[in-house]
Amino acid sequence: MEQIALVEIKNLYYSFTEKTILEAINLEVYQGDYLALIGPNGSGKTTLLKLILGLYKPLRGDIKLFGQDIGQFRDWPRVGYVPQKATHFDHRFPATVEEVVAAGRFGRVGVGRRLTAADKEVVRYSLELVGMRDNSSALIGRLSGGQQQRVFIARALAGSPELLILDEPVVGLDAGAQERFYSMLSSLNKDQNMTLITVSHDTGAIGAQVNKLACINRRLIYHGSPLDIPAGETLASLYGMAVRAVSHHH
Ligand SMILES: Nc1ncnc2c1ncn2[C@@H]1O[C@H](COP(=O)(O)OP(=O)(O)OP(=O)(O)O)[C@@H](O)[C@H]1O
Repeated sequence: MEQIALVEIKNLYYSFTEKTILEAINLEVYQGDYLALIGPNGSGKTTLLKLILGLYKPLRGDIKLFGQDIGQFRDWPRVGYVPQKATHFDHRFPATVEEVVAAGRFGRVGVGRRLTAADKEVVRYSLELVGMRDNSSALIGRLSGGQQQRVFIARALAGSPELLILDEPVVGLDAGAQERFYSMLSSLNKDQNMTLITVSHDTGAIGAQVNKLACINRRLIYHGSPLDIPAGETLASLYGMAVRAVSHHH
């Protein structure tokens, strides 16, 4: 049986006023995929994520989520989203880690409803998956940027999404924290079979972990496995970035 794509984009165009931001984009994401969206500043990565999330409407072309046209799609709890710069809480912010993550469960149970014991177990499990269970009673604002970012992932996971979309999750983290963060994402993908789409600037580190790469610069320059990038030279020159490094990771 043919697998249904979780995300299927056909001939997508988008522009802000006169300026074309995305052109003729075709992209598919399947269950279990870990896709990195890479490209220079201003190349349209965040815009593409926002189109997938239904926050912008395509100028032309089609987007399907879980096999359904995005205009009809209502099953948003199936999609988790961690926006850019979700972190940086003031250190006095009066919520604990557990409360922040529990807030992510309300997308499933309905705001104003009580969380059942099973919901609370999902919250605890989400914290465990990102390695933050021991910090559940800490105030969110007292954590490091990397720890806060993990909590935001846990909040998205608490909604039991089937697809998790992250926009530049490691910005502002030091090299060690970035590496730990990527290995956490990788284990979410491999051990939990979570489908991931993440925006990244860092082609080297992420290229070693993902099974699919989409290089965007208004158009889709490359879409496929990081291991199948041809000689690399062309991509590198198209981009002016070190895409070639990706193909040397195994
Ligand atoms: N709301 C908006 N109105 C008008 N132009 C916008 C808007 N949002 C983004 N743009 C423009 O669209 C282009 C693509 O922006 P986008 O944020 O998608 O790029 P990006 O690849 O995510 O960049 P970065 O890596 O810097 O985050 C940029 O030229 C940006 O200036």
